[in-house]
Amino acid sequence: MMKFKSPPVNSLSLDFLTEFSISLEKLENDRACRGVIITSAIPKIFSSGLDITEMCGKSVEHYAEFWRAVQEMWLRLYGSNMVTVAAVNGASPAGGCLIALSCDYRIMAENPKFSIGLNEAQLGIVAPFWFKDTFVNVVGQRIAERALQLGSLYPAPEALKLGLVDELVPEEKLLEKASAVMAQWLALPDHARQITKSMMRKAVLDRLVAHREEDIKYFINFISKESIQKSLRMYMEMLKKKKS
Ligand SMILES: CCCCCCCC/C=C\C=C\CC(=O)SCCNC(=O)CCNC(=O)[C@H](O)C(C)(C)COP(=O)(O)OP(=O)(O)OC[C@H]1O[C@@H](n2cnc3c(N)ncnc32)[C@H](O)[C@@H]1OP(=O)(O)O
Repeated sequence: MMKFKSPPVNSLSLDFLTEFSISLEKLENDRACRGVIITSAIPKIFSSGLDITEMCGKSVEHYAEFWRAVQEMWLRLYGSNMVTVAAVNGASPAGGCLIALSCDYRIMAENPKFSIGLNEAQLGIVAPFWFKDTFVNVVGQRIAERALQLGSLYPAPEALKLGLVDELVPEEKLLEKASAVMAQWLALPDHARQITKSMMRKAVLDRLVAHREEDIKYFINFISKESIQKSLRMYMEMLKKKKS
């Protein structure tokens, strides 16, 4: 089991992403490890998504390093040979949602206050093509088109209806259920399951691998625009004001 613990809200900073990727690599190379349950140690928060401060007022070199780390995390998780189960025990916007979507199975706590989705459009930014591809592979084209254009965050019951998560359980039963699902998936021979998983995900993974440097350039170009920087600053201010 991997438990995110980066207070206050498990934002995906460069350090967090690097550590996450290294941990995934270690587990991947450990023949005794056939599956991983991903959850959070922070109450009410799975992950608040990419750390916005990493994308504000930084150098081009920093943006490149950060984006490469985001790509690396996704390539490792989405392309993992292990069985991956997300036990979503709190809010899961944007990059947090991407992590859940990249797993093989998603179980969410049945709390309508917890929401999940790719809300990038609400921040005035665009979900990259591989976030979009991952989303489409889970919920299908029509639901993804609407959800991404509106940048919708869905409360747990709605997320279940759309197929964004596979099931809801009472919060106290989340890890028990995740373990049961893991046991069910691990009962199959690894080889057949791994080849099938790879067959289903290969096209989407290959697309980023083939365009990785181009994608970094797009990101830098996009995030460096003054209008985008302004949107992100205003969003951060709004988050801070919400408290007071
Ligand atoms: C042409 C094509 C080009 C393509 C280019 C591609 C470009 C793509 C670029 C970017 C993609 C980004 C994807 C993302 O993941 S962006 C992040 C989106 N995340 C969010 O919108 C979530 C924002 N946060 C929240 O909604 C809440 O914080 C929540 C997670 C629900 C928790 O709420 P609560 O418990 O009430 O906590 P607070 O809101 O008070 O937050 C506590 C402190 O944490 C700070 N915070 C929150 N989220 C983030 C974040 N994502 N990054 C950095 N910091 C964050 C918040 O400001 C509080 O700070 P402080 O205590 O100092 O006030």
